[in-house]
Amino acid sequence: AQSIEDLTQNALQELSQIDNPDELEQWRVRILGRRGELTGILRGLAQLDLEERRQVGALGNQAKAALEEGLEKRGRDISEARLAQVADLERIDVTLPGRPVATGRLHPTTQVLREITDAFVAMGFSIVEGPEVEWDHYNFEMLNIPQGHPARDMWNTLWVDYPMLLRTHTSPMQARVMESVQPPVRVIVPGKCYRYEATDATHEWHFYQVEGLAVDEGITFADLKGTLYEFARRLFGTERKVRFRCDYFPFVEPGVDMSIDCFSCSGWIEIMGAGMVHPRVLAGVGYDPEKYTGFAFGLGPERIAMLKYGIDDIRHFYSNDLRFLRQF
Ligand SMILES: CNC(=O)COc1cccc(Nc2cc(Cl)ccn2)c1
Repeated sequence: AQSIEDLTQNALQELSQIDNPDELEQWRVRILGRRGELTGILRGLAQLDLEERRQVGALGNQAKAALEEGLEKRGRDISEARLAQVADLERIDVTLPGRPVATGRLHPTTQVLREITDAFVAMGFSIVEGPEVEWDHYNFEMLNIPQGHPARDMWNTLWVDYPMLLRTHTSPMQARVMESVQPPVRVIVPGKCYRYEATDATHEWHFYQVEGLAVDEGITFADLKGTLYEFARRLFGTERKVRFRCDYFPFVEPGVDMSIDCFSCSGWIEIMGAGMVHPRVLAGVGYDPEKYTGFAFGLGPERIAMLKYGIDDIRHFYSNDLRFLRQF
């Protein structure tokens, strides 16, 4: 009887020290298991006489019940403690704001290119694209810039392998269009261009250009002004005013540049160049300059974006800095 008492006290004492399910299971096997200490004592009952067996048997059952109850309670305490601990660690605060979903975005150049081309598509122009690697023939000669002409100095050219080059503007594609279709022509050519220039805040060696061309019978300078005025208002707001001033490009005559009134200051901001297609260019593509006239224009989308968004350095566009790109 004493040994049952001692065993029970010791076992309950040990139980109160156990704080994890594995030790608890080891305790259960050692005390209450088929070969456990208590089970061993109760098996020894057979040697006792009737009276003693009844006494010790009752004691044994009480001890077994107490130990099993202790085991049950300890098990509950351990799992509650563990749950409380986990709950603290893995608690989800449902009132927290959701995580923002990272969305992709179009490059600022692409956004402006789309705005520009949309404006002209709405006015009846079609979009065509052409090769970035070009021949001197289309990039210069077809545009009234013959070999050795000083006008070539307006473009620092990147030669792939003379007379093959990286186009310095998108005009060669305009020439390609004209030599392949008869008027009326109304096309917009967006695309990448290249110049052999030191890069600085306003010059990149690779950049985009958008050029337009309209050739038909009876096109006048008024059509040029009206079309570009409408374009400026679509892009920079209907309250915009425009100003045309004389400018020289070898492929047009007369040539102009167009400025808009500054929205935040009292000055004029040049946004593009244009002019009436030079008769030599028309003749060069097989059009009759006596029958057909046309206007053409060109602009730089990065420059437009810089004006529109107040960007101070063109090199931001292609330096792949997400701090810049994420703003668009
Ligand atoms: C960034 N570009 C500018 O400042 C000015 O670009 C311009 C100006 C005037 C005309 C053209 N293009 C053109 C094309 C042909 Cl095929 C015939 C005549 N002209 C581009």
